[in-house]
Amino acid sequence: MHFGACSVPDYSQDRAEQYPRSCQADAEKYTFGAIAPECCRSAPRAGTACGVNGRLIGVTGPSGVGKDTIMQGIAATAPHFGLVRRTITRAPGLGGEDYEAVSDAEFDARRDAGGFVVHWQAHGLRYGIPEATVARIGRGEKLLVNLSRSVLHDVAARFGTFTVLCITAQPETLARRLTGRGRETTADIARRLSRPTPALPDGLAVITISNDGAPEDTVREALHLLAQGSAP
Ligand SMILES: Nc1ncnc2c1ncn2[C@@H]1O[C@H](COP(=O)(O)OP(=O)(O)OP(=O)(O)O)[C@@H](O)[C@H]1O
Ligand SMILES: O=P(O)(O)OC[C@H]1O[C@H](OP(=O)(O)O)[C@H](O)[C@@H]1O
Repeated sequence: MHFGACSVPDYSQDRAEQYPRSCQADAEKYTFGAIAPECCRSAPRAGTACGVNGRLIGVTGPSGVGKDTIMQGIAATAPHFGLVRRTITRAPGLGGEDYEAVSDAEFDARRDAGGFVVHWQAHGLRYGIPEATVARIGRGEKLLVNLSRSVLHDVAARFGTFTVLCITAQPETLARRLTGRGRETTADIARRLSRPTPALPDGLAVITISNDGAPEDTVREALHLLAQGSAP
């Protein structure tokens, strides 16, 4: 899959000069974050992280829906978006995403030392979001992170500016993609497909987008909605 760096008009103003002249005309109009996040227009809530333009975008949806594919597409198309590297008790090098593979013992040690903003279990694995993410957002980075729907409430409490990008697809699409990816066994895939869909917590800014079509189309639509600065 190829995501051209200039296929959508969404460029941060401070990096606009790095793009071809044909893209610069749109840079100011579509500057991501031109609408100041709510927490930056008023005093940040105590204990939350918020840089001047820092923003965390939690990407959620069922296994195989394309969260990592779309996150990588967004970051490739609009490089002012970065990705959070998750810590996972998964064997190394299985692909799909750039993750830090750790043992259960190492995961416990990191958690006990306060090394994770949030952590959760799913599919027989444990996942942690590095605490360093808070400082990155505080420095003004715009980061995408693949999150379990079960931790959205806790993440929202830590980050003043938090948007959920909820990706959906038809059940038959999920089955086809998980089989095609080939990372899990047939039994694992059946378990993933039968996993109940947790409800999203109330009160969050949620952008819902279908990924049944081409990934390039999903990326373009996601960037368009994110650039609006709020859920539709
Ligand atoms: N729009 C799309 N069209 C075709 N194939 C896609 C599309 N989006 C993702 N895929 C493919 O579907 C498979 C699953 O995608 P991906 O790993 O990104 O899903 P995920 O939601 O991150 O899954 P998980 O939660 O299990 O990590 C991959 O093989 C990916 O290449
Ligand atoms: O169903 P919920 O709890 O929302 O998501 C659970 C987890 O499932 C997936 O795991 P993986 O990346 O396929 O190992 C997602 O990345 C997420 O972390």
